Amino acid sequence: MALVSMNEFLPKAKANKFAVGQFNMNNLEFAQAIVEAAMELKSPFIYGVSEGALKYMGIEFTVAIAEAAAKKSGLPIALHLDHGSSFEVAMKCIRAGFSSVMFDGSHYSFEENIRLTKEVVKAARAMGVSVEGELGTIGGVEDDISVDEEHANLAKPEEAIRFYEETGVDCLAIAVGTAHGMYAGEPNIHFDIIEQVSKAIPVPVVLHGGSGVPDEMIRKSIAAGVGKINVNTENQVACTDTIRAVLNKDAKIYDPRKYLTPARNAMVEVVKSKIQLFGSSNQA
Ligand SMILES: O=C(O)C[C@@H](O)[C@H](O)C(=O)COP(=O)(O)O
Ligand SMILES: [Zn+2]
Repeated sequence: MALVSMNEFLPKAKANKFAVGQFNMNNLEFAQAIVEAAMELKSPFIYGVSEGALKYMGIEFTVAIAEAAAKKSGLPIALHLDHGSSFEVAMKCIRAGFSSVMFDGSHYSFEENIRLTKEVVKAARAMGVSVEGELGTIGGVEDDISVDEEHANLAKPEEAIRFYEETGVDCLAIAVGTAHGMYAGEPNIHFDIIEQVSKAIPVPVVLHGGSGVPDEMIRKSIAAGVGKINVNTENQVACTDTIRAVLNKDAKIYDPRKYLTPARNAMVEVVKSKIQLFGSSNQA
């Protein structure tokens, strides 16, 4: 199967109240772990790739790995630019074979965010590529850029609704109290904002900062209208903790397969638990 746009599964997710996971790809082992978990549970999923990860992996390798996963698995998989910062980077990804892009204009003024997002939607739609927009500022560290809690501001429902109406994005990330990275305590998620926005627009709300959110809050978010949830940090922690433990146990290891295999297995377990929690098993 070829890579698909998020519109292959997000409308169904919204209608049937489940969420599709965006799991970020940082290297080959992440990609393999994610598709292995999804194959076992017959789930659609999204490979998220940040600009930093793109620089690290190279755009050709990234697309080739995602296409290989789609072909091998037969699952509906979207390859999605995560937090794209410009029209140019979004177009570069689409030309290279991405089936979906996020334009994150949350650092611009509201009107400028609308204007720029509309341009991306117009170009992407002509090529059958789905688009995610973002409103409000999500806290935490994203791709090495840190936004402290003080500067993380929640999305205003009336603005989110107008943003959707003017841009026509396929899903909308709104800041509702989650943050990138791990939480010191528990997040304070504003379910009322999710519900108000979700009821007024036909596309799903996206929850960034999905790592470390307690299961009950995830279930409540999905019930309120979240249809896409992003997870990266929990896989990074599982991968690195496993490698650290293996090397601490045996300092003589030099074959990367000896520590990357258990690291990959640890990520399979993380992704499987998220797919089950999000309710996307058997939705492929
Ligand atoms: O940091 C990245 O490279 C990806 C994230 O921004 C992703 O979009 C996301 O929201 C993941 O959240 P987290 O796993 O809770 O950090
Ligand atoms: Zn994010």
